[in-house]
Amino acid sequence: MEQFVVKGGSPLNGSVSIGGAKNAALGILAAAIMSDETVTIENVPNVRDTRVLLQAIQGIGAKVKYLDNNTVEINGSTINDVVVDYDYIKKIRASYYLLGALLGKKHESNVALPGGCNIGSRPIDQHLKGFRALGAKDDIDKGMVHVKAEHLVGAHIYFDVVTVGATINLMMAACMAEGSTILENAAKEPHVVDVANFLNAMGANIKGAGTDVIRIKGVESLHGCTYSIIPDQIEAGTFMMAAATTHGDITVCDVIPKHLESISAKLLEMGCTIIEGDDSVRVIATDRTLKATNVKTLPYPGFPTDMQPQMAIALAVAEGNSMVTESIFENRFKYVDELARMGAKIKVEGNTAYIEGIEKFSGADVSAPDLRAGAALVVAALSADGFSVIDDIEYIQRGYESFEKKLTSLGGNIEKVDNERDLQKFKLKIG
Ligand SMILES: CC(=O)N[C@H]1[C@@H](OP(=O)(O)OP(=O)(O)OC[C@H]2O[C@@H](n3ccc(=O)[nH]c3=O)[C@H](O)[C@@H]2O)O[C@H](CO)[C@@H](O)[C@@H]1O
Ligand SMILES: C=C(OP(=O)(O)O)C(=O)O
Repeated sequence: MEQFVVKGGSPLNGSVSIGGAKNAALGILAAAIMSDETVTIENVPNVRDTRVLLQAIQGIGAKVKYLDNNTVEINGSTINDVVVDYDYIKKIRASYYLLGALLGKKHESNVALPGGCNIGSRPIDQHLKGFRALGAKDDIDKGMVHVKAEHLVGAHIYFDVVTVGATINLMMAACMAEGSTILENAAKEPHVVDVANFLNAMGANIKGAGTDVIRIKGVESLHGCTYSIIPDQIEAGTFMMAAATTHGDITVCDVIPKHLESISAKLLEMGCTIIEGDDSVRVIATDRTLKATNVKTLPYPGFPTDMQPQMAIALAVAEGNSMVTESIFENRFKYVDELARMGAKIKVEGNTAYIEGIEKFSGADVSAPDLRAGAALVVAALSADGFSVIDDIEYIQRGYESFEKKLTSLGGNIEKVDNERDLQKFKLKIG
């Protein structure tokens, strides 16, 4: 079982290059199977979730070729199956994108119910409501979701909640439906826009992505293209919070600063200096006391729920009392008990965490309860006095490529180990 062992206490300094966005990649890799021509996708993060999705895509007959430099080639012309019942696919959220992609391409899809991080109840009613509006029938049996349509016809769909997954799924299915579809109350996240841009690059006709009304005109077929995925807003935000929490100075490079504005704004309120470049953001938190503030997670352009644990960790070592309100997922505070082992003073009531800032974390053995909370605990450990061991790091590997290598390059003392001897060796080496 792999673990991270960390010796904390030193500021993280330097530059780090941010990879492609996991949550855009998952939509784009699934959408790529809709073309019968070869699609080349660049800047694909090499993380567990993308690898699992690509294996599932191969499992239904598509050709997948891994090229150098995070580039993947997909050809969906050989798909010969609409049943995706692959063990690992159940564990990832984005398996649901194969519902929309296969429904669009083959008018039928049978996919294991999606998993993903256990951060609250994660229904797919809005996805199914949308597919039904396009003329599909659905049923759920023995953990499999089955959708099928004789004929897909455009429709006017109003989402009851702002949902990233359903917005992307419906864009995919609707671009192969006859006539026009309007998606109202659509999600506006950068990865929604990226998937729309990708589909358009394959010949789809989607307008309005990035606003809450998306208009799609169905096309007969999608062609091949070469497309580069946008930088990962959440990976970048995690390193920005690492600069703040460790009182360091980090420049996140190869990013779109606009996507990071809600995060930069909170760091400014906390007393950090932010310097924006064309494709970089520098966060300076050296030699200063962080200030408390309040934050509430909201759909884009609000503060992202996927940054909530990293934000809370920075606030846990800020001076004064802060409040963090989670308004998207009801079970995203599981890291609070783990953080208490490191000395944090946080009380959760309903969907709000009340944080009383402490001066410094102390190292402890903790377990990652999910992807982002796991990454946040690593950041806490890097700022803590002494050694920490982080268990269950497979969650973190779902979404961060070379996490420990990037942190090491910024001066962090962190190593991935898989046995007690290596763990002790690291402790002896670092001292
Ligand atoms: C693979 C991926 O991209 N995952 C992201 C995606 O998850 P995911 O697509 O699952 O999240 P959604 O945006 O769909 O969920 C937002 C809210 O809508 C609710 N809801 C959603 C669908 C539905 O059919 N019915 C319903 O009630 C959810 O319970 C949640 O409260 O967006 C989340 C919100 O930005 C992020 O935290 C996840 O990292
Ligand atoms: C919650 C996340 O992912 P998923 O929706 O795939 O569980 C995330 O990326 O933070």
